[in-house]
Amino acid sequence: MVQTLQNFINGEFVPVTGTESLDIVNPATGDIVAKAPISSQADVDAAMAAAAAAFKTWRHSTPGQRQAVLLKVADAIEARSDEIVEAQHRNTGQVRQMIADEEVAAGADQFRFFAGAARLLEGRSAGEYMENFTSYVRREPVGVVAQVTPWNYPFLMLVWKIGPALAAGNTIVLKPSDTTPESTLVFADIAKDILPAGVLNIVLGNGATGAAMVDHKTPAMVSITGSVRAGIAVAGGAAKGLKRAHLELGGKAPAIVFADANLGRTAQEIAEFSFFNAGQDCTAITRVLVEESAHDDFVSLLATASKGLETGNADDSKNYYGPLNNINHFNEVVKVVENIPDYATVVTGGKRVGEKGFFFEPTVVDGVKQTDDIVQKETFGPVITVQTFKTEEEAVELANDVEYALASSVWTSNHGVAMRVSRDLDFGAVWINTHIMLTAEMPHGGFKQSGYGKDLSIYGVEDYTRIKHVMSNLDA
Ligand SMILES: NCCCC=O
Repeated sequence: MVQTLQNFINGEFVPVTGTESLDIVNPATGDIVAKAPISSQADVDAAMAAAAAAFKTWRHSTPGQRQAVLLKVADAIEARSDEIVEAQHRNTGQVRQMIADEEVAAGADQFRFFAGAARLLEGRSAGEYMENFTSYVRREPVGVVAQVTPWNYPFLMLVWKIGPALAAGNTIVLKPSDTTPESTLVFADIAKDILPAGVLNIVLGNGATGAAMVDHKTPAMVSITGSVRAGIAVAGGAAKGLKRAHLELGGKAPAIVFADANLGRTAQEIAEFSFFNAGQDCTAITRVLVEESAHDDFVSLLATASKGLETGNADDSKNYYGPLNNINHFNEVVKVVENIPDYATVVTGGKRVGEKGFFFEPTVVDGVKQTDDIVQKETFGPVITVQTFKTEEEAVELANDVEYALASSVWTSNHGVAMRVSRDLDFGAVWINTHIMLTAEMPHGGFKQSGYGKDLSIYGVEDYTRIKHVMSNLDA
């Protein structure tokens, strides 16, 4: 008998009133592990009302009070790490150690960052910019924020959404992805004992639920991490109500490899940074651009390194990465590989691993052209392409010639080349001789079709604030 999941509204777990529900499937086994009902409009209304009521008080909490609350949340996340890991593993099949290190431990650290950031918001100095009138700036919370999180890192993305919004004094209605809600509900249980009722509300549901949240009159801001398609829908809905939108969307990250890079180390690291979390990462390397003279050696090293990354074992501790998140997504990734053009070659991988679960081999495709779908469109799976370039200018041109602009890297031993290329790459993040690394203090977010707004860092917290000018007449 599988458990039916509940919403978390106004500090309590409550049954969903909607009549339809979704099966939550463990993609490592294909087993149904829970039922997630789809929230009705009445459920969304109740969550919004709770968030609006809580905002009246939470907005006036001091930064120090919010810091204290967020620090308690961080401690509780660490204390309940195993529970979060198990809940998430049931929904994603991800490697447990990866969830523990990269989402739970990192999430607790990021909560501590946001706790400190609550006390460090900045503005221009107060002063008499007009004689006899004192002006000052108030940095205020925006209000109720509607948030939607994705399935690739359900817990970490929740931290990136909730942490800055709470630090700035907002209240929240959040919908987790319809395939991965369980670690979010463990977080709700943590919040139940720490946050005032109504400050955080969780509604279960699908895309229609997300649309009902965006269209609702209550939120002043909507924030999503997800696909470009979902982001465009959210931005459109937000525009109708003139709500602020914060969008962290897809990616198609290039790694530019110059012949003077340490090819062995670079191939190993590029394989690891491409196939981490089965490539289900908006910053994962998806396109390797290698200097022509190093092509043959590099592709051979990359193929060897990729083959060495395990997946598909029933014991997840033996895997470098887990399964693709769901059957539809698995079928899409299979199709991407089936549809590669005749002139391209699958150097390694290209097939399902095992018959149970949605595991897919680390796959390297060589000889593609810039206009091919596999180069231009997001795959979000363990599939990367290789192209060559002759000059620094050509490398940058190929790298920038996609609709996405989230993450990129350059690999070289020449400092000047690294600095020039990082200046010219049109992406929200550029790594030099590394990739995928993030830190709470630094911003994460893209340009172009990858969206706008920053996660993490003080910039992320500021995105959840509004600026008010107050002017006072000194003679009155
Ligand atoms: N490596 C974290 C990237 C967040 C979005 O997928």
